[in-house]
Amino acid sequence: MGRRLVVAAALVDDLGAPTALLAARRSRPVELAGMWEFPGGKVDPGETPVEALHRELDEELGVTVELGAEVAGPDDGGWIITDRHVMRLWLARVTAGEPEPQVEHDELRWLGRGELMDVPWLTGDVRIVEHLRAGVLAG
Ligand SMILES: Nc1nc2c([nH]c(=O)n2[C@H]2C[C@H](O)[C@@H](COP(=O)(O)OP(=O)(O)OP(=O)(O)O)O2)c(=O)[nH]1
Repeated sequence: MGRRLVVAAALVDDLGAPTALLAARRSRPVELAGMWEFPGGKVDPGETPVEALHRELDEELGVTVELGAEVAGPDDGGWIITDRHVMRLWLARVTAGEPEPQVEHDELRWLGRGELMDVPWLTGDVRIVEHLRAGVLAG
């Protein structure tokens, strides 16, 4: 069986010259609680990945976003994050609403380039954050 597709956003302050990234701390399930991630979730049957991403960001943060470029990964364009999940990630900017944790998260934090490793990211996300620090975030 293949891995389940997860879609997520690297929310940044500015799509053209990003200097800060929004990290979200998971409040559930208990095995993941306290670890930080890119907001997003699984694509439901009948949804396109982009539709799923807009739905998840509305549900999880209460925001509308404009998507920027996809942050392509080494695994057929995606990023293998667990034994059971592969993630596709897009840069995104908030266009309406103020991000607030809803049920999936209990804290949000904007991280500058030098602060990216100040929070404990989910294991599968670490190399993605390093990729963003090396090539995407300015500063
Ligand atoms: N959303 C998200 N999930 C991640 C990241 N990194 C990572 O390993 N994961 C894992 C955690 C979960 O096992 C899986 C995604 O599941 P999820 O719980 O976010 O998906 P969902 O919102 O659709 O949840 P559910 O309806 O199944 O409860 O991928 C990440 O940066 N963002």
